[in-house]
Amino acid sequence: MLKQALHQSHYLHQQDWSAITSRARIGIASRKVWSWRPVVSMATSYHEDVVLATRAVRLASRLCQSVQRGLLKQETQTKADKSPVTVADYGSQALVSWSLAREYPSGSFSMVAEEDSEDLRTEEGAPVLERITQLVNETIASDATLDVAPLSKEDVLEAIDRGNSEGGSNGRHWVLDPIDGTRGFVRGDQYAIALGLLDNGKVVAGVLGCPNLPMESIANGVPASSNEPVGCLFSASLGAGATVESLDGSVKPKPVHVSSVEDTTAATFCESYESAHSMQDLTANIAGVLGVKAPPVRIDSQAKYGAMARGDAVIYLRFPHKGYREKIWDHAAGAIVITEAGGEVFDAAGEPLDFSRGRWLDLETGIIATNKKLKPVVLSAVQKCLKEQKPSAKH
Ligand SMILES: Nc1ncnc2c1ncn2[C@@H]1O[C@H](COP(=O)(O)OS(=O)(=O)O)[C@@H](OP(=O)(O)O)[C@H]1O
Ligand SMILES: [Mg+2]
Ligand SMILES: [Mg+2]
Ligand SMILES: [Mg+2]
Repeated sequence: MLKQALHQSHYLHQQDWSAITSRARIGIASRKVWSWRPVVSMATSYHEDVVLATRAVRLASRLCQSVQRGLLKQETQTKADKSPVTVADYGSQALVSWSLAREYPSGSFSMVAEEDSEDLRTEEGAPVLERITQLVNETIASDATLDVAPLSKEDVLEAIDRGNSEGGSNGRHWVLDPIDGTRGFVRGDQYAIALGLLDNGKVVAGVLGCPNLPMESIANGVPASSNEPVGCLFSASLGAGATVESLDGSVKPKPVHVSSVEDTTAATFCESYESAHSMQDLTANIAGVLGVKAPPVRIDSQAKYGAMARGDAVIYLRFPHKGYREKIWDHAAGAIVITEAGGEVFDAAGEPLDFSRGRWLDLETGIIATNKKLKPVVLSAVQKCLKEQKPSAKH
């Protein structure tokens, strides 16, 4: 029952983040403090933060991959019990949080993350917490570079709740979506572990782990087979560009750039796989106005931003149904990967996304990404179609 409830909470229920007041503190001693800087300056390098983020995302990716494999096997053997998804969301958040926080002096670490431990602290949550703790410890033990004592259940709960920061325009805050694209994860499709870093309200670094995204282009759909590995890790930091490498480390980082296509009739666009997440009739209209001929590339999660950053698609269109509020963890890492790859991410007013307002993004209808050359023409098509749009039936 709890598993079902926890599972449903991922789909149906937005947490009231303002109600979260606990300030969990980590008891793990800091080993080394990397680049602890209070303000953004042009000279600031976030390379060391990217190194930490990459390590954390790789660790969490391993847990997610293992749970997804089990989930798929289980689905073919029994009826779909989707509880492992919840286990993976929590486990991923615990691992990223634990991995990052041990590098900071106690009390100085701040993270805005999607999940919290409320349900796990109930009596019904006990077996789920047990399983998460087991998965977290198995993942840590499988990493030869980590020689640490196993985490207790309380350590895991604290690690999860370290994501309770409100973020904002002051100081440094990590921003985490432990599994972005939960529905894709359940289906066995695309998902991402998305980790960004805010410094005084600006996204300054981001890492996207995309375990099911092939290193080969998906411009023509996900290739059925490929000589290149499956599993990408995109990273970016302010002024340093964006790179892709394989998640398993077999392909070293190489720079990525957004597509340089300037003719919209030759452009492709990507959008959410789930029609509930974006008005696909509106995006079809926009594509029509632009003369885009190719069908949309529909994939789950911020894997879209990664794919776009390396030119697999030229335009990303996202128009949630009326009333939906975007959260910062759904875009922070992806946005910097795109901007550092030479693209732009903006709302329907043409403004860049503002990550300094707390856990939510306040924006003018929709999120659009494309290259700098195409921005004006795409924006004008978006504004034209929004003006002509009939009121949305879905709320
Ligand atoms: N109604 C609605 N409208 C818009 N967006 C929504 C909506 N509901 C959820 N979400 C958020 O979408 C996140 C998944 O990203 P995508 O929409 O890019 O993926 S998908 O292709 O639709 O699967 C997804 O992230 P995760 O919860 O981390 O999976 C949600 O934050
Ligand atoms: Mg979710
Ligand atoms: Mg998400
Ligand atoms: Mg998520």
